[in-house]
Amino acid sequence: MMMMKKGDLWSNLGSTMAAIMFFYAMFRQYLPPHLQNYIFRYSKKLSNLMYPYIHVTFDEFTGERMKRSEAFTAIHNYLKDKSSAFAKRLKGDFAEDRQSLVLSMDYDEEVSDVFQGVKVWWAARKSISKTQQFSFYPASDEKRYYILKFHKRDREFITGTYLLHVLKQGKAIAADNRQRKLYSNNPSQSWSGPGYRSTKWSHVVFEHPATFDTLGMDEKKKEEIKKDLIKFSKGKEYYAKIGKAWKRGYLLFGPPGTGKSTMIAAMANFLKYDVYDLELTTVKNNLELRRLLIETSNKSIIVIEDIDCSLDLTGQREKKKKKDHENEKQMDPISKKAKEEEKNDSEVTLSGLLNFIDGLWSACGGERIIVFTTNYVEKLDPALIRRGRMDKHIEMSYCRSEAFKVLAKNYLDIDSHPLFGEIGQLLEETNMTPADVAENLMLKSDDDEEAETCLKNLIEALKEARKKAEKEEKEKEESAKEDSNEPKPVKENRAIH
Ligand SMILES: Nc1ncnc2c1ncn2[C@@H]1O[C@H](COP(=O)(O)OP(=O)(O)OP(=O)(O)O)[C@@H](O)[C@H]1O
Ligand SMILES: [Mg+2]
Repeated sequence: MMMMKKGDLWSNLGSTMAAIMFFYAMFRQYLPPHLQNYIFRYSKKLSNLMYPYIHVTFDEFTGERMKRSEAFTAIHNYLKDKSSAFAKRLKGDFAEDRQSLVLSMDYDEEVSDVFQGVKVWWAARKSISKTQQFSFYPASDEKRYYILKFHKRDREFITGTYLLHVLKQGKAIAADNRQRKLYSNNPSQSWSGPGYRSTKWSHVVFEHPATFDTLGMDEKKKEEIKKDLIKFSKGKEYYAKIGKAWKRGYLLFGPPGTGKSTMIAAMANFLKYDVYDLELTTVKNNLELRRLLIETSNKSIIVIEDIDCSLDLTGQREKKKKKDHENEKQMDPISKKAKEEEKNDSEVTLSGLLNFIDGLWSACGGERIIVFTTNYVEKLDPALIRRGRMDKHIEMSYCRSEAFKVLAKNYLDIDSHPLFGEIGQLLEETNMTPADVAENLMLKSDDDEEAETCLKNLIEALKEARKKAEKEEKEKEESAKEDSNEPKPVKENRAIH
């Protein structure tokens, strides 16, 4: 598509025209006025004829406040690949991850680009202000810019279609290369004043390796989720059209070790979103919750793990409630009323969370996914899981044969093996989590023989698990029988942990 071309005929003609104009300017005072006008008009016509190109400049900094221009950044990203492939003089720098190098075209270098059959030329330029004085520090009044050159017959296409394409592509490349972050909320005691965004959330670089390819689950289900995510991420116009906030809620449920957290990482990697891991137990009240959620950025997944435990206000909060109640009894009516009003905002409640998901948050930004996970879907408040609130319910289940094949490919790098049949059969009869299956597939050395040993170990583990499950089933049946024969007089009251 692209060709690098240095020095071209039109540029030379352009220079010739410039020389003619220069001589005209020097000697025009010796010419009569009517001749001056005549020469001026026709030389302009001639120059347009000989040099039919248009130049557009894109400065790095624009406006009164000298903000870095978004267009410049997008163009820079757009040209990166093209420059490194076709420019002859390049400059290199560290990428954002500081692990790799990125190359871009050097100043005064030019590359061409062809889009829908139309050719344009891009050049990188740098100018340094003449007033600059000698300094050991990098030039502060250095001006960097790109120049786009195209034929005047393509004006409409370039200004209408091509530049939009460049901006869109440039932004997409930036989003692709962006280093993503994993945020966790800090306890409110360590938040600084209201203006400090960064202290509410701490972040590290998000580098989880999970992808949908490495996630062991039913292929059809996986594809459905991927499709859903793509539809969501491309749905800006759609959500605006139907008048709904650009957000989507997922509820992931299933026993421990079935891949709920892994699925979240795979989603984040798939969409290239940041992840906000919201620990609700350190959030004191709905107000704090609101503040935290307001400070999440676009293109992010907000995760509340184990939602059944997070909103279960047991332990300290229960004790505090009791104590407060006793204190309130002794209060005068006015203080009591004030206390009651304050109480509405004094703890994280389900309604606080839901209000945010539904209302306030919707008004303050878009492109956010919220994911709740739980081991016990049946324990959740119906208000939380009703459709519309959580748009998609995804069950992460025990490992079956299809998920096993993905794990075998990941862990042992094998697509098939004579033992797969037996393992598939055992997995249908036994409930084993993908985490436990994966544990058995971990290679301890590079020995080729070991893959088979791993599979045999897995068969043993599965048989063992099946035996255990059968034994437990039997014991249950027997105790049920005993229960029905001689009912216990007092019911045992056990705490659930
Ligand atoms: N479906 C899966 N596909 C691939 N690997 C999995 C899957 N499920 C679990 N694993 C492996 O098991 C480990 C534990 O899984 P994960 O933390 O995602 O489970 P979880 O469902 O979030 O468990 P919990 O309910 O305890 O939080 C992961 O590190 C991953 O390697
Ligand atoms: Mg988890």
